[in-house]
Amino acid sequence: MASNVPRKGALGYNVKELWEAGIGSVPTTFVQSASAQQAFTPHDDETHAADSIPVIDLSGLQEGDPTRRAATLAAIASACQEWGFFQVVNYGMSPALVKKMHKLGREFFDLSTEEKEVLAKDPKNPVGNGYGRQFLSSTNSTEDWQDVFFHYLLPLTHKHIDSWPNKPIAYRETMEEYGEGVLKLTDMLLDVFGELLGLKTGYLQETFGDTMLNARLNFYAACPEPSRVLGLRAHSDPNVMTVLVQDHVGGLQVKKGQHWVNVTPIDGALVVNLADQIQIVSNGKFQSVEHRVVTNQGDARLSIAMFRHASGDANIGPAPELVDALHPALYPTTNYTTYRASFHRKGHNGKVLPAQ
Ligand SMILES: O=C(O)CCC(=O)C(=O)O
Ligand SMILES: [Fe+2]
Repeated sequence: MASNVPRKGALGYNVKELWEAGIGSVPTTFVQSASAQQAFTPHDDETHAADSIPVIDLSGLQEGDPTRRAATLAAIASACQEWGFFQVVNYGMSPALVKKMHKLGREFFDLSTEEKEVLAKDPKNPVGNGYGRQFLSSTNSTEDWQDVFFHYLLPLTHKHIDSWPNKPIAYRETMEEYGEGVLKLTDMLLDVFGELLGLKTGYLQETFGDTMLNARLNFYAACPEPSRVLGLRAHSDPNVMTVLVQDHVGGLQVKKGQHWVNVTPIDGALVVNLADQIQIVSNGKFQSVEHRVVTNQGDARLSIAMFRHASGDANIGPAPELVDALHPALYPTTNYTTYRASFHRKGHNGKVLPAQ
């Protein structure tokens, strides 16, 4: 390793600084095990180019054309059953707002480390607001090649807007507006999921309770050794559903059978993924799918993930309407705070749902 490797600070390594120092090889904490390296080649889906995650035009749900609505619902149902991931266009928010949000997030990461560290995360608290790294204290496994900013939007008791970036200046108000848009979009999708699962109107919202919403800005610096390092190790999200803005760089991959398929960037689209609580409540009809992020030597990438969670006191299990003699409950009913705590103990180490 070159001698100019920036030292690990109180917040751990900073991947942007490592890249900017021009290192030729990464610190060993980022190197995947030999077996994991065999299992991934960046962009290895070239042989599976026919597979791509569905792109759904949500305007088909709003217009008064019943045939178009039925076709859109069928596309969402199939995406939820087969992929657990889809991209959406015409999602009820202006694409210009989404782009502005992404640009502001990127400008935050362009600040100096000192400026970003004014809002540093407590490295011991994986769910505290601020700038830093994920899962530093929870596992001693390989680290992800990313720096993050994490903050809550809801509940208001967790929001602490003073801990959100205030540089660039428009960050806070733009994030509030974008967060409202994501909330509306996910409300609408929850109604659609309930309808597709044959549940009573409002069942999902009642089960999940008061919404918890938080954002994580994932900054993936370019990486000198992309064949040995992951931007984000494979995981499924523990929450209800996640809405993601990515840029043109690419790197997000979704597991389909034994293969990893790229989520090809589409200008102006949002990526939606179902998370574990939807798989549980649907008794396995809908999938929360494993995904990961690969690195590259060319460009840095920023994604903004907005996580819609259940309320901490919600108890979530398979909906009774979806359980019968032929379809026994596949998962136990679990308190959401307990579920989330076990995810944070595990870190990004694959997908593990508790079995009944
Ligand atoms: O950066 C991405 O594309 C994916 C991020 C992600 O999976 C997450 O933040 O949970
Ligand atoms: Fe994720």
